[in-house]
Parts: sequence; structure tokens; C-alpha cells
Amino acid sequence: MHKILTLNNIALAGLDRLPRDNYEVASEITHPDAILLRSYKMHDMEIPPTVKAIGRAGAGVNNIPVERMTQQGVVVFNAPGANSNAVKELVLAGLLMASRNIAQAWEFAKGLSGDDSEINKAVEAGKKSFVGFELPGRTLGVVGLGAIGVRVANAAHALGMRVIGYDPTITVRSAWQLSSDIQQALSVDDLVSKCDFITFHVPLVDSTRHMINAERLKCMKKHSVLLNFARSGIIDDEAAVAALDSGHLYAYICDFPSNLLKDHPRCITLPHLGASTTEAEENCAVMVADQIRSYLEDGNITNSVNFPDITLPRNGGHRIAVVNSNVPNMLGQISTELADSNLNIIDMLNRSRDNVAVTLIDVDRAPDEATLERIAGIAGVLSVRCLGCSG
Ligand SMILES: NC(=O)c1ccc[n+]([C@@H]2O[C@H](COP(=O)([O-])OP(=O)(O)OC[C@H]3O[C@@H](n4cnc5c(N)ncnc54)[C@H](O)[C@@H]3O)[C@@H](O)[C@H]2O)c1
Ligand SMILES: O=C(O)CC[C@@H](O)C(=O)O
Repeated sequence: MHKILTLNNIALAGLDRLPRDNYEVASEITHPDAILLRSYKMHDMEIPPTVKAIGRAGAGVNNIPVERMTQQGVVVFNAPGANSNAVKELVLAGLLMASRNIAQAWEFAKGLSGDDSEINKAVEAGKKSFVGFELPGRTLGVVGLGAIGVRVANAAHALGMRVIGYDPTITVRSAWQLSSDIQQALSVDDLVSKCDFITFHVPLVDSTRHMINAERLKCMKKHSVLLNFARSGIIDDEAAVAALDSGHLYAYICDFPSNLLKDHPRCITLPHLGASTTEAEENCAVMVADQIRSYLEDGNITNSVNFPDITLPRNGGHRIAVVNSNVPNMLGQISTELADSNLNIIDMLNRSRDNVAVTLIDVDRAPDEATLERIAGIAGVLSVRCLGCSG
């Protein structure tokens, strides 16, 4: 029986991928084999040593201590692209909310009083305060052209906007998907000075923290708009508020409310809603549950943020899955232990990524505990599992 601990609400469509005759799934569970979560902050959590895999039902993994998990041989999965359409739609809404002053106008309408003819009079007198502007011909800068950024760039272009993108590590897949009409910026500085709107779709890491700061805000066009649907921390919010107050920045639309931002008249904050659609929640949960199941049952890895991809079809035999440091002579030592136990290797696959390597070995009969313990004792081996070895 595999035990799965959930730290957030995970869509049922995903949990249903874990058959209950072989999976116990609960929000409180001892000795879990795997953890499923969304935005729960795991950095200060004591992670039980039984955990072999962590599945983030979403894109960003800055809430997970990925480096520590790698050192402990724990694979971390995410769900790339599974919520990208949901975020794209909210970014488009953000562009329109800013350009048409929708939130401010709605607040005004909610505050109207009197009979309907008085309301009508106030509407006609008051609406001049909310005159907006149209999107076609305006320039949008997209920083980060991954799953979300590409969709946002293409959709904004389809709305008639001129779009400039910046992503120094764009993947071949994203480049294929990006409209050839999107122009390329050579740096963030190159992009900021040319845009009426700038939207961010990068992970929060040291190099992206405060990508927009007071210096860069000064280089932005007067009356431009910032959108942050990536992570709190990517924009220096204090600098953004100062730019709103001085009138240099027209609006700031962001998915991460704070005391500084939530009541500012030119800032619209939403409660981290980017991925909150039924479709996105289900896509993420299904993708990550399938990945966790495949790892626990077969040792296969797809969409990990810290381990290599590895898939070895089952063709009989008993499978040993080893996670080890990516150093010389690991395979030699492991196969020596198997030979000493008179086990014959039917099939084997080894993959590595940075400092970690994974080896899947199918052997002709079930290894005994002593063999597994000897492999686990090899210096550099982080974990050894025997998958479906009983009997
Ligand atoms: N608001 C939400 O609910 C929500 C939902 C999904 C994702 N997100 C956030 O959005 C981020 C992006 O999601 P995604 O699915 O597009 O991820 P992704 O991995 O597909 O794309 C990220 C892109 O950023 C690029 N990048 C990294 N560093 C960069 C830099 N310094 N400058 C420019 N580009 C850089 C990468 O090359 C990659 O192409 C996630 O990491 C997450 O934090 C938020
Ligand atoms: O789970 C969520 O609601 C947010 C997910 C989002 O922040 C992500 O990084 O995918």
C-alpha cells in the first residue's frame, strides 16, 4: 500500500488516478511515500524520511526545498503547462482591467445611490473619470517565454498588440510555439524602455528577484502598466507603489495581495487566482498524480525539476530502482553486488542530471533484503527500492 500525504486541496480527478486498493490518500498520514501539494510552503516542514517523491500540482516550485530534496534522493515533480491557459486568460483580463479602469469604475458604480434616474445622471457625469485606452497598437513586453509567456504573447498579438519577448533560456519547444511576429528583446533593460505593458512569467529564483526595481521603473515609459502573475518578489512592490504614487506607472495588476498593495487606488490585486479554474486544477492534479504513480510503481520519471527523465518499459522480472550521486563507478559497484547475489540483469537504464543519477535494473528474480542493503551501503547511493519484488 502506497501512502500519499496531501498538503493542499488536490482535484479529485487527480486523486482518482491513485486506485484505493493500492493507495491510501489523506491530509494526515504517518510515514508517507509521497506528498502532493499546491502552494503549501514546505521549507520549514519536517519532511518524513519515508518520502520518496513530491508532486507539485502546478508550475512553480519555490515553495519546496528542492535542493535539500535532491541531496536526500527525493524526486520533485511539477505539472508543466497544465495551468498555462488559465493564467493566460487572467493576464488578458488584467490587460483589460488596467486599460479600461474596470475595478475603479465598478467600485464607483457600486457606490451609486438614489433612484434610477439619479443613478443614470451620476453615471453620465462620473464616467469621464474612467476613460481608458485600447490595446491594438500598444506594446506588451513578456519576460519569460515558457508555457505561460508564449500563450500570453501569442494571444496579445492576436488582439492587435505589438509584442516583445525576453527569455535567454527559451526552449526549442517554446520557440516553435511562439508566433514569428513576436519581437526579441536582447535584455530586460532593452525591453522595459519600449513597452506600454510588461508582464512577467518567470520562476522566482535569486536571479529573477526584484527584476523590476526602482532603477528599471525609471526606464519604463511614462504611464505604463506592470502585471505580475508569476510570484510575489519578482517586482519590488515598494518601488512599484512609489512609481504609481508619482504617476510614472499607470497601473499595477498582480496576483499577490499585501498590505502595501491591496488598497492602493491604482493597484488591482487578486488572491493568487491564476491557476484557479476547474480545468487547470484537474489538469495539474491528473498530471502530477500519474507521474507520482509511475515513479512509485515503476521508477519512471517524467517532468521532474531535479531528477533526469527516465522510462524503462516493464518486460517481466523484478525491478530495482537506485538513486545515487552522479560519480564514477556507481554502475560497476551496483552490478557487482547483483552478480555476487547471482542475480541476472534482464534490462537496465541509467540517466543522470547534474549531481544525481537514477538507475533502473530489471533482474530475473527478486533480490533478497541483504542484497538491497549492500547496494544501499555503497558510498553515494541515496536510495534503493525494489518495485513489485514481493514473491
Ligand atoms: N499566478 C499563478 O497562479 C501561477 C500559475 C502558474 C505559474 N505561475 C508562476 O509562473 C511561473 C512561470 O510558469 P510557466 O508555466 O510559464 O513556467 P515555464 O518553466 O514553462 O516558463 C518559465 C520561463 O522563464 C524563463 N526564464 C527563467 N529565468 C529567466 C530570466 N531571468 N529572464 C527571462 N526568462 C527567464 C525560462 O527560460 C522559461 O522559459 C512559474 O514558475 C510560477 O511561479 C503562477
Ligand atoms: O495551485 C495554485 O492555485 C497556484 C499554482 C501556481 O502558483 C503555480 O505555480 O502553478
